[in-house]
Amino acid sequence: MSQQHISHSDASANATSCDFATWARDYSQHTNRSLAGSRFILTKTLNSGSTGCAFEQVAQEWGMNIVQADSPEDHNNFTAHVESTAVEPDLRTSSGKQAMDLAQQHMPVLKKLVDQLSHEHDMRQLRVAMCLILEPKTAILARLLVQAGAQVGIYSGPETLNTRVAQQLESEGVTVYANPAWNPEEAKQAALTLLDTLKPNLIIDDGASFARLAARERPELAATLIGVAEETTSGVRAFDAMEIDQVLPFPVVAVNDSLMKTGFDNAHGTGETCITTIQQLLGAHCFQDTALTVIGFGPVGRGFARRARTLGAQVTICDTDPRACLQAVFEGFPTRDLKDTLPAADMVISATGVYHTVNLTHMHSMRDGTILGVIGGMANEIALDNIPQKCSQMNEPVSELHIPHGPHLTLLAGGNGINYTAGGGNPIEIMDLSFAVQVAALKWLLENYRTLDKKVYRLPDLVDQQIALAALSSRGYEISHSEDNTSNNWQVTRFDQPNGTQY
Ligand SMILES: NC(=O)c1ccc[n+]([C@@H]2O[C@H](COP(=O)([O-])OP(=O)(O)OC[C@H]3O[C@@H](n4cnc5c(N)ncnc54)[C@H](O)[C@@H]3O)[C@@H](O)[C@H]2O)c1
Repeated sequence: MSQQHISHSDASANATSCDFATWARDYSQHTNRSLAGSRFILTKTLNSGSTGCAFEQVAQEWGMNIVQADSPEDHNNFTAHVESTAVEPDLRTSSGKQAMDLAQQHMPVLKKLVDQLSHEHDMRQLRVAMCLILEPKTAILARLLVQAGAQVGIYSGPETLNTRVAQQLESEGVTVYANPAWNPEEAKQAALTLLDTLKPNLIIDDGASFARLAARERPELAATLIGVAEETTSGVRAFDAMEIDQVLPFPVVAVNDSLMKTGFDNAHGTGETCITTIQQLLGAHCFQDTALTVIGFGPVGRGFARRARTLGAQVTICDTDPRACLQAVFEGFPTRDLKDTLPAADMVISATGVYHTVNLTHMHSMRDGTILGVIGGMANEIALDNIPQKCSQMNEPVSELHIPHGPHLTLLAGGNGINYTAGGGNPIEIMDLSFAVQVAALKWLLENYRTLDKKVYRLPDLVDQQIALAALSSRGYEISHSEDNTSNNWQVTRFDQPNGTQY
């Protein structure tokens, strides 16, 4: 069962007693472990009095399962006996091998899915090209596939590369195409070299750029490509559009659309790690009394907005879809037109994954010092391509953005996704689920490709359920079994009750 100890000293490493904001930032950024869905033991010190109560309430809002210190709850190899964040190695400064080994300890579901795949298929036939952020969790996906016998090549963009992990992966037999010094043309040539050298029969993509490059510049590869597994919302949108235009040259599995991906990665992990990364950049209490505009109320925007509110932000939601706005209203958030919120906003965060969500006119209407960032995933989600002379420090996690004839804004992570550019990315336990879905997608493609069309497919519900079961059991939880399940029996109506009961 995934359990961690929180003592009074943990929570107050640098802060006043029972300061959830500081504790959450330190724990999340230090370990890259998931707060949501994990079990935490709360010591009596922290749990007593009103401050302990407040900590517990906020923790539960963040999806943490809190148990008492003397609770008989199970301990298992997920249990991290963490008396303070300092006890666990800091993933940010660990060697590549140490970081990967730490991550792998908390990714049992992925391991189980790779084992299943390798029992049922000859892995030596697989040539898998991956285009993912290169950090410890993605490295475990590559490591496990290689250990099972597949040939794996990985491409990573210069802005999302952990060089220590890249070196470790290469030493384990993965071909890595990644270099932080590449310019855009060099990065593209490296991606093409990976395609030319590996000639992949499976692609794992994140954002659809790699597979679209293959479709455009190496169309001959489509003949031997079994299919593509796509990780994220914006990538699936691109493939859906290609299918509509009848130019999709291979089958695609929308990994993103599985509940076991979006319901955890987008809904929990992204919000959690974007909040704690912003705290890391701006201070643990940066959300307190902040007028925060969140643009986009999909799973990512919602997970972020809810957590920011618990830390004291006054959140306004802007979404172009009235259904999303109504959902926000039902969760207690005001909704407004974006242009009306901007002049008074202290912080503006885009969670849409849509090009030019924040355009130049929007930026002109902001005040000096407004903090601007992206938690979605699209290049130029903030229209930085419309600002020729941006600033000299664009690669810094926090930089000043000079809008021509307008305000000086504070830009986070150079306008790229905050959690993976300036932090460690989504938590380990969350990526365990997302990558389990990726492996399930590879297996499904291998078993079905002969009958597939050049379309975007969603995995069957049963696949999601099997992954959820594995995740539950690795944490020591159970599901309920119904012995007398009549839910699919259409013949039973209210009029067939023996005692005449109507309902
Ligand atoms: N940073 C990460 O680690 C991470 C993880 C998962 C997903 N993502 C990315 O986050 C983005 C959002 O994901 P999601 O699952 O919430 O997507 P979604 O499509 O479910 O939600 C996006 C919302 O934004 C709204 N929207 C679109 N354009 C808008 C505009 N111009 N103004 C206002 N609202 C607008 C849509 O109506 C929708 O409600 C995607 O690009 C996804 O790929 C990032």
